[in-house]
Amino acid sequence: MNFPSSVKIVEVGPRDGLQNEKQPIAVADKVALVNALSNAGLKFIEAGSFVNPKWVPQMAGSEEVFAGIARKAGVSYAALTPNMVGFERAIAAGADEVAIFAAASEAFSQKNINCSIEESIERFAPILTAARAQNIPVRGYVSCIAGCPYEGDIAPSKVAEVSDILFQAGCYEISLGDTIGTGTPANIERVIELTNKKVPLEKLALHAHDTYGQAIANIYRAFQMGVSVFDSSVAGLGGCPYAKGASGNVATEDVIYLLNGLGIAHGVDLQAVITAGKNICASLGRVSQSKVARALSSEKPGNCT
Ligand SMILES: CC(C)(COP(=O)([O-])OP(=O)([O-])OC[C@H]1O[C@@H](n2cnc3c(N)ncnc32)[C@H](O)[C@@H]1OP(=O)([O-])[O-])[C@@H](O)C(=O)NCCC(=O)NCCSC(=O)C[C@@](C)(O)CC(=O)[O-]
Repeated sequence: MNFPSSVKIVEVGPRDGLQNEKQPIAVADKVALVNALSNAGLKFIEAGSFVNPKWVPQMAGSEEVFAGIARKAGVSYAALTPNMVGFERAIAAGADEVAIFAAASEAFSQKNINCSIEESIERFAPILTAARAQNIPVRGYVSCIAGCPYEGDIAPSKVAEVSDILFQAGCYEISLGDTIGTGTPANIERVIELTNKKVPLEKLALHAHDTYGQAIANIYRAFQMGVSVFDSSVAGLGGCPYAKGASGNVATEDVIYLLNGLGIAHGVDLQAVITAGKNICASLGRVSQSKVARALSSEKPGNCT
């Protein structure tokens, strides 16, 4: 099988993972998580989000998170920015790169960022201009690539269309978000095929959620097709506040285990990520959603009594 020879893992736990938590999370816990992930060898970490704190209260302390982290050379600390207010906050906080986020579903766009897809593209334009002037890379998300919590199935052609617009506008990478995890290898394949007619494969990422247990299968299929960038979240933390029922992102530990099995270089210390996951789960009082972390942490592997 001709897989890409290396892989980029984008760790979204501190942002996508924590944004959906119900209980307050101390800035110190967020900072410790980001530091543990960079120490584990992760090179791209979404450390926060500069959205309206009234919409997503868990991301309100993102300035403090960026101020508190121990920056590691060679690590890119990214932030989500929905508009120019968010972009300016992110730059002031010292984000190395930003991400804008559109959707392939009109209803999701309205619920998530309070505007239509077209209006969102207009809002992103000044971010792209300002980012270019300041040499800040901009990543583009397209949510609901397989299904939408409000509209149901989404046409792959719509995903290709929105991806094309973001790529043409200057995003260096397009992350295809299976927001509610309804995708299966067959429809993820179709989405990638069509989107690849507009955006080169090496500029595409898959952002898989594991709601239906399909995330690793979807990543494997995308990887077979030549996609080499995968978003994941330590301990499988996450969900989306505007996608009811969306469970966590695919766990970083599970992606690393898959890559180890395939003999693909990734530069990340699995055990260190498991420890980072254990610590944040202890702070949150929740159980890791990573099957690999759970299997490797159990005292008697394979014992199912
Ligand atoms: C986009 C907005 C801001 C529009 O929200 P809006 O209410 O339409 O904004 P507005 O421009 O009308 O402004 C209203 C107020 O918000 C303030 N405001 C405006 N912008 C900001 C900002 N950046 N930071 C701080 N404050 C801000 C603004 O200053 C004003 O304050 P006021 O005058 O009333 O005092 C809002 O809808 C929002 O913040 N949405 C964020 C939703 C969100 O974060 N969703 C989760 C992330 S997306 C996701 O998880 C999917 C993804 C990426 O992971 C991929 C996948 O899985 O699919």
